[in-house]
Amino acid sequence: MNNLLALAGTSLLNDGSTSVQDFERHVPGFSVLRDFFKKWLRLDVTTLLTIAALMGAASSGAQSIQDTGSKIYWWIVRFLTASISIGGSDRLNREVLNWLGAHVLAKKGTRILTASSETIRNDAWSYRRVSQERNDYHHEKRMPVQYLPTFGTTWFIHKRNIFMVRRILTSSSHYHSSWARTPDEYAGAPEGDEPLVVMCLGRSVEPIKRFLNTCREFADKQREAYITVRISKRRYDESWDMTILRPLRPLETVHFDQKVKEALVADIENYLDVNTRKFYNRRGIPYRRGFLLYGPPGTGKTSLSLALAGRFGLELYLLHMPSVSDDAVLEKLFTALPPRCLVLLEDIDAVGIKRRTRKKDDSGSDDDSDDGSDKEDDASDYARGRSDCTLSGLLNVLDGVASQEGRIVLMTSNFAEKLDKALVRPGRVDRMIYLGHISQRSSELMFLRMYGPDADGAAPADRAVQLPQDELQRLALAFGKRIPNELFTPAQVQGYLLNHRDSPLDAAANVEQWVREEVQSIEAAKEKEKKAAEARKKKRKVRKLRKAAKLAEAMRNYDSDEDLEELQQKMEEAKKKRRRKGQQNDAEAETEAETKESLDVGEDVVAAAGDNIRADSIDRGDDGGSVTEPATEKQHPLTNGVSESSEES
Ligand SMILES: Nc1ncnc2c1ncn2[C@@H]1O[C@H](COP(=O)(O)OP(=O)(O)OP(=O)(O)O)[C@@H](O)[C@H]1O
Repeated sequence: MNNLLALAGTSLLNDGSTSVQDFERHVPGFSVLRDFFKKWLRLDVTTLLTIAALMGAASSGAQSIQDTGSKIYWWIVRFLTASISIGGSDRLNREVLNWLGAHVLAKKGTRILTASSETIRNDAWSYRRVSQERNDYHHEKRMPVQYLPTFGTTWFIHKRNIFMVRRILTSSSHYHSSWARTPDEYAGAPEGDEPLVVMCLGRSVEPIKRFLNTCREFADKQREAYITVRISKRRYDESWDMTILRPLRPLETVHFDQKVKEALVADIENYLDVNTRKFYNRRGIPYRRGFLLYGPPGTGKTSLSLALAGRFGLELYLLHMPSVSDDAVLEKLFTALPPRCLVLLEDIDAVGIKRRTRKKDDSGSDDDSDDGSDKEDDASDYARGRSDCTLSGLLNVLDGVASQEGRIVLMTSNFAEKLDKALVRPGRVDRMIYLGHISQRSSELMFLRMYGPDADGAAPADRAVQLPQDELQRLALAFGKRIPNELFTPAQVQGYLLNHRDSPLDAAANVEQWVREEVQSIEAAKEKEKKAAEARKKKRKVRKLRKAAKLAEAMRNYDSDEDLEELQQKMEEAKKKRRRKGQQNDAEAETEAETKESLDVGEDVVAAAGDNIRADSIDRGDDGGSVTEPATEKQHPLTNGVSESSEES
């Protein structure tokens, strides 16, 4: 066939005159075929073959030019450039792309770009559902479109060096591209996690390093007005894979005790000082600092953390403890922390990190007779949802052998009194900061902040009233005085002021009425809570009495020392069994507490009964009989007790 095409090519060049005989010689029966085509189809086969031959030659010529071109390209890349590769998930990757976006693409008028706005994950394509048009596309709350380089190479000159940044296709998009034989740039949109190769003409990597620093500085500058909050997106994620930029929040906008605030700032300033690090290192003290911010909800724990991150220019790594799946994930996240940062562990009380068993001495005494808040609190823990992180897992990341040094850990809790002592000991929590209800002075400051001019002196356009400063001061003072001291949370007062955002006059005029209503609803809530607590207490008492009575009833049938010993032994065994079971999971731990309580009661009764037996003065059939349902047949007391408590659990 190749011979045939070559011959066709020669024939075209020789004007077709001499070549028919040549064809005849190489391809027997050619003249018959030619006559057939000529007669019946009116086509000249020789010409057709010649054109096909020329096209083939052109294509293979182009191919070989392309091959030579790419050989030259790789030869240049290999011998005349230096390069640095950056992984797809590295932050530097994004920073380089951002720099390119701002400095190269915008100026050069690049023709081929990639655009990204927001990722939508819905099942509109699912065959089962009818796709739904999103109606928020036309609103201004859409994410701005971001343009970045696509795959392939972007060339530019930076500080008199020629750079090339190549965005490498990931395997999935590569498959489609090679299949369709489409150039990289058109093959598919980058997913955002493609590696980059930064190349520079020349044989030194120094210009690239300088360029990468430029990209980082540019990113830092862009972030200056923001706090970078890094979070772990999904429950089983082991990386800080989501970055949110939050506007800086000045520390002055978080109102709480001024002295405490100053001490806290001084503490962190001192900790971050270079000399402090040396001091710690020389003395072999782990260089870590931990703070616990505690207080009722809405008192500014999260706001303070954000403000501190902004004040010290640190990135905030935020971890909502109930959403951390287990210790291994927690450890991986801590291992991935940079040396200097703020870590915010939110709601550490709401996860299963308390000791599994409550020590008797923790409660101080038999607290059965008090309001039972412990158990109710535990129940509310379940309602809030615990993560599978354990206390030891948390302690390990805070100051275990593997824990990193240099970071500041802020923990927040609404129930600091419930935290394990091991967690709040110095070294893990070095300072506890209470953020409580708002004072009159803070209410006044909040009023001023809400209605005062902005930091740049400009009055926000959407405000109807902009009062003179002295008038505002006067109103703020009056407002503060009308807010009861330390009764409302700052969030409550802020909420009220936001409802009167356009008019400080209205806010000041209506505050008395609002306070009255709020106080009423607080009192109503308190009353409700009191009643609920009483009902719980009553229920617990009845339950306890029933158990005690059942045991007492059982004791009446066992009046020898041997019986008593057997009873005690069996109770002990049941107790151990239940404890083992109780350690298996949190829910069972709760059961254990319940059972333990019943056994404690049982033990007391047994002990008392034992004394009575020994003293031969057991009083049968009075008290116990009056509260116990009569035992119809002789039952083993332990069986009775066990089934009772496990049913309840
Ligand atoms: N001390 C405060 N000073 C100024 N604003 C506050 C203060 N406390 C709360 N706020 C405001 O109330 C809202 C809720 O505050 P924030 O989330 O910081 O409270 P929190 O104590 O972390 O609450 P939770 O315990 O429920 O997480 C925020 O909008 C914040 O601006």
